[in-house]
Amino acid sequence: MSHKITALTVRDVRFPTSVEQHGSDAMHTDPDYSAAYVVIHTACGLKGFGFTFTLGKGTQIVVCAVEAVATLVVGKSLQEIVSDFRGFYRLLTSDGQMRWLGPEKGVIQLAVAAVLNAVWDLWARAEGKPLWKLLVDMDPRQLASCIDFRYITDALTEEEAVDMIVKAQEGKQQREDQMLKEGYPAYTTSCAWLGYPDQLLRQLCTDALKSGWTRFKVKVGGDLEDDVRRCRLIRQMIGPENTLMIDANQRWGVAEAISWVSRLAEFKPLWIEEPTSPDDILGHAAISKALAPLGIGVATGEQCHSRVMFKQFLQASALQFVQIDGCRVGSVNENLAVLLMAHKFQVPVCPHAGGVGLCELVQHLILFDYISVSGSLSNRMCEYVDHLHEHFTSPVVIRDAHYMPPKDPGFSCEMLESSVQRHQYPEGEVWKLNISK
Ligand SMILES: C[C@H](O)[C@@H](O)[C@@H](O)[C@H](O)C(=O)O
Ligand SMILES: [Mg+2]
Repeated sequence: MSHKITALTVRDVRFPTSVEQHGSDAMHTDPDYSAAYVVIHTACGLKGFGFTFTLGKGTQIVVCAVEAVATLVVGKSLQEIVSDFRGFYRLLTSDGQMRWLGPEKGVIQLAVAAVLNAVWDLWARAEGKPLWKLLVDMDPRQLASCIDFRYITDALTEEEAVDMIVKAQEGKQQREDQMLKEGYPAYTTSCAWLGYPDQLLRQLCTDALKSGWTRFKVKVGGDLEDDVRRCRLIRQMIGPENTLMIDANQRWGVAEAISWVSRLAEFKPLWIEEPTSPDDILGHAAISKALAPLGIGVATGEQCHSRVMFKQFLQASALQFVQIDGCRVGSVNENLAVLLMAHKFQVPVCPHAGGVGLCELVQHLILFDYISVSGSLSNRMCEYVDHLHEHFTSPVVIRDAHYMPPKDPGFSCEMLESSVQRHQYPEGEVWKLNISK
């Protein structure tokens, strides 16, 4: 079946998470987790669902960008798209007029991510497989053919990519069986958002320990003395054996990052995440170098907007943990490039998740990474945040602090229609009641 695409719809869906400070950090003090939510309709009735993640205001701008990109999609068939996926990615990202808005960054790339996520969802549904399995079963050449290698061949060529995937075929079946049995290791960020009072932090940390969590991320960067107190509290609660990470969400300049994190070194964080501007590659390199003797790595990627940026971070040894995101770069196509480059540079990938639906999406990519690319779990874990899963038709399944591989066909992007309607901005019931927003 060719699955001709007859329409693409996009809606502005927002959840009022800021009310209780869920998701708050040093730079985003009042995030309303939101999505530009896309549905692709086909002539045969099959649908593809996708989205990109936003923080509330501004979602309407992404919706406009999706509408602009949609003109390049409607009328094509799924077959046509996936038989030349690299060409289709180029079509979306290289339109002679629209690329001026990016290129391959900002609002236009978020829109491309939403649309391509829906196309991948449609493809996986058409094949009757969860997305991770579609990728795992795909021929290495076909996988590589989805990637646009423009601007990255100085770090990774198509031939090298194919060779790497071919090499990783060994042991693939065992790794898939292992994932189906044990799942992929996760860490939690749910205990320590910046806006949470200490009492709540204590409560959530106690609950998380009881549920088997062993890796915890704490938001820092607001006030140094608060950070010292909060990190001490968490470290005391989790003990010396469990893992602690800290996340500053771009709060500091380079020198300030080094001195602030040095002050928190006594709590033995594994990494400092986004210490400075997400675009400052050499700044991250300087911070990495300064913190290495303290045993603290630098993690970044949730606002790293393209494979070209990731390439440079890797080339400059500017990060020790690659944090891919399911919605920031150009969907699976661009993330495949990032996973392969990270493998070549031997830097572990620890995906960013949380928000609304980011866990649902990125679990597919990290499962693929383990089974078909890296074959390693060393120093690796996927972020987990315990919010808003109830709005999805195939929510993530966490068992003993591990992501259990999704079984339903698709990319786990579909939201319950009732949730979309209630949270649509500004006409949904939730927002009508919340006029002050
Ligand atoms: C505004 C958001 O909640 C961010 O704070 C969040 O994505 C965070 O950076 C994370 O790593 O989970
Ligand atoms: Mg972060």
